[in-house]
Amino acid sequence: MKIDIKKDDKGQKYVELDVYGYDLINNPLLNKGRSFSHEERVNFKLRGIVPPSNFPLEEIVDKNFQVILDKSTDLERHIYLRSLQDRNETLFYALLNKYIEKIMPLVYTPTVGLACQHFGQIYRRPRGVFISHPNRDAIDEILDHDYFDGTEVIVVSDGERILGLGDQGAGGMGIPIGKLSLYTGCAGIAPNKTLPIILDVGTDNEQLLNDPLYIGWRHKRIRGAEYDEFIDKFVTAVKKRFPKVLLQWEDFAQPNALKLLNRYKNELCTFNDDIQGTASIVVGALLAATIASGVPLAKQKIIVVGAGSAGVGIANLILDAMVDDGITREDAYKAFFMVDRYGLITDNIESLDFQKPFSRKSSDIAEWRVANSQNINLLETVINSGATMLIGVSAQGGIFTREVIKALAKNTERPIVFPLSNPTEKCEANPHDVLDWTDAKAIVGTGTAYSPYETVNGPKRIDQVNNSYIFPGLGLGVLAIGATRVTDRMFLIAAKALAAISPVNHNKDGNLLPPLSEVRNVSRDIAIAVAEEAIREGLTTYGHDLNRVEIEEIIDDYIWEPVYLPYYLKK
Ligand SMILES: NC(=O)C1=CN([C@@H]2O[C@H](COP(=O)(O)OP(=O)(O)OC[C@H]3O[C@@H](n4cnc5c(N)ncnc54)[C@H](O)[C@@H]3O)[C@@H](O)[C@H]2O)C=CC1
Ligand SMILES: CC(=O)C(=O)O
Ligand SMILES: [Mg+2]
Repeated sequence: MKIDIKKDDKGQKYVELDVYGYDLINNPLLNKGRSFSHEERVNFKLRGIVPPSNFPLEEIVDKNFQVILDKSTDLERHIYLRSLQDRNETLFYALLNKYIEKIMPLVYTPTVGLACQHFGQIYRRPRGVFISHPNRDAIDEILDHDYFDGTEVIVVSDGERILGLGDQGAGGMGIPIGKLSLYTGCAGIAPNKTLPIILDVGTDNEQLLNDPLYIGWRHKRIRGAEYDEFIDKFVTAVKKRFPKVLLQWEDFAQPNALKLLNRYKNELCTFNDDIQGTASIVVGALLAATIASGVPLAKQKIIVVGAGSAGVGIANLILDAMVDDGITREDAYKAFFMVDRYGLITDNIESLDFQKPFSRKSSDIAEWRVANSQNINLLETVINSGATMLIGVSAQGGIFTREVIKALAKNTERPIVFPLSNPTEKCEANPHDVLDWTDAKAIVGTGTAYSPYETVNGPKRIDQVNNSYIFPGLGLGVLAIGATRVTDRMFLIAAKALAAISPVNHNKDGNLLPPLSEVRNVSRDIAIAVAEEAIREGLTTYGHDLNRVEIEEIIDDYIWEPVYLPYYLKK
């Protein structure tokens, strides 16, 4: 819904409303629980339906945090948090902001994976939009509700590749909800501006099809022309209803992810987070890691394990970063080795598609000592390539074995190891093991949150190399400055902005990424850099004469804080 936040003469923000009684307290965007003032209770007909006691927000935040700690499983904590969000968004986000390190893993990876798998059982209240294929001719009507009037950013999934958990059908809705929570929690995009959408095109997950509580359309996935037509109808309806919206594609399976991005990237303001957001966080963390390791980008040799959407997106953006550093594109390609399920990708493989530029020429590896040159495994690739870095986006838990990591550590003093697959059980290696196997020499980052690693100098945080460090800030910049498109260059700029504030700039043994407790500042820095880039590329109505201070003001003005603003009657 549209919520018009105004400022009085003294700069104090307030909201004017003509919503009363149950309509007010049942609206999670407006509800203040037990914290309505006396005046508000009188003006908005709340006396008697809100208990007479009045608690400040801060106190309620701490009480709720204690309730969450007392629960016995993370899924129960997730259920509680989601129902809190559906009841009172300001309170939910105040809690997320204050205790982000503890709350984020409960609303996002790893727990959100479990929530998607159990979506039918834990479903309580509607949130966002389910666009099912049988309703394909009613999309305009579905998006028409006044409640969606304020929408500025959509995260959409079709549920086919939820984290590394595969097809979760309509249960994949947990991901758009979780990602949008981070737009608000990590960057301050107002919750009324966010809309999660699941495109319910069926599921090929037999367990879900046989689950009496399955929430979606009980049908095999539609594919081919039928699927494409449906997506086209969806995009057409979105453009009509929300012409300026930022549309984020999330967790689509490989055959669709890049195809859809390429089809729509010049039609509206859109990006694919798994391809582009992931690439950006990896480049940001890698640039920081080169400071820690002392081995510059030009000297890194990189194995990407899992040549899918994320893997190829990552390789392409690292390549752009190398070219930006003055390396020729041709030389930059030589730094990469892609390993997929059938081993090292070489020009012997006929079915290559978007991976092709990264395939190795058979002649280049003719001297390699391998058991079968038609199927060169990861260990052989590590040994023969002299790799200095290993990136895992394969969704194959544990494939960075002790042997693989030990071999990598023989190639370089400080190997960079990023096992990025989510959730926890799909992670290519436990970061604590990687550190143990390398006498803590490895520079490690994982996709999912892990507990700190104990060192003689005390606990060291494990960096969470997850696109959640990028997309909220990028979205903030794009939305605040009114950019009409999201470009590849913006992701490189975002990565560099992140690397610029890495703790390693002050301490070579420090973390690659700032702690989550600082993520809102990180997002703000990324937003400023992205907004500047949008202006440079002529993608906004702002002119080149806008200076940095003015850009900062625009962004700060756009940021929403989870506080209870005073409500006054609409005149
Ligand atoms: N940390 C982060 O921010 C992000 C992490 N991811 C994670 O990356 C994983 C992959 O995501 P996508 O690239 O979108 O999926 P995808 O399905 O497009 O790609 C996965 C690739 O891994 C390959 N693969 C399967 N078994 C393999 C094996 N044994 N060895 C090597 N490769 C193998 C597949 O053939 C496929 O090409 C997921 O687990 C996801 O959670 C994805 C996006 C962001
Ligand atoms: C983090 C993320 O986007 C994924 O695992 O798919
Ligand atoms: Mg994703």
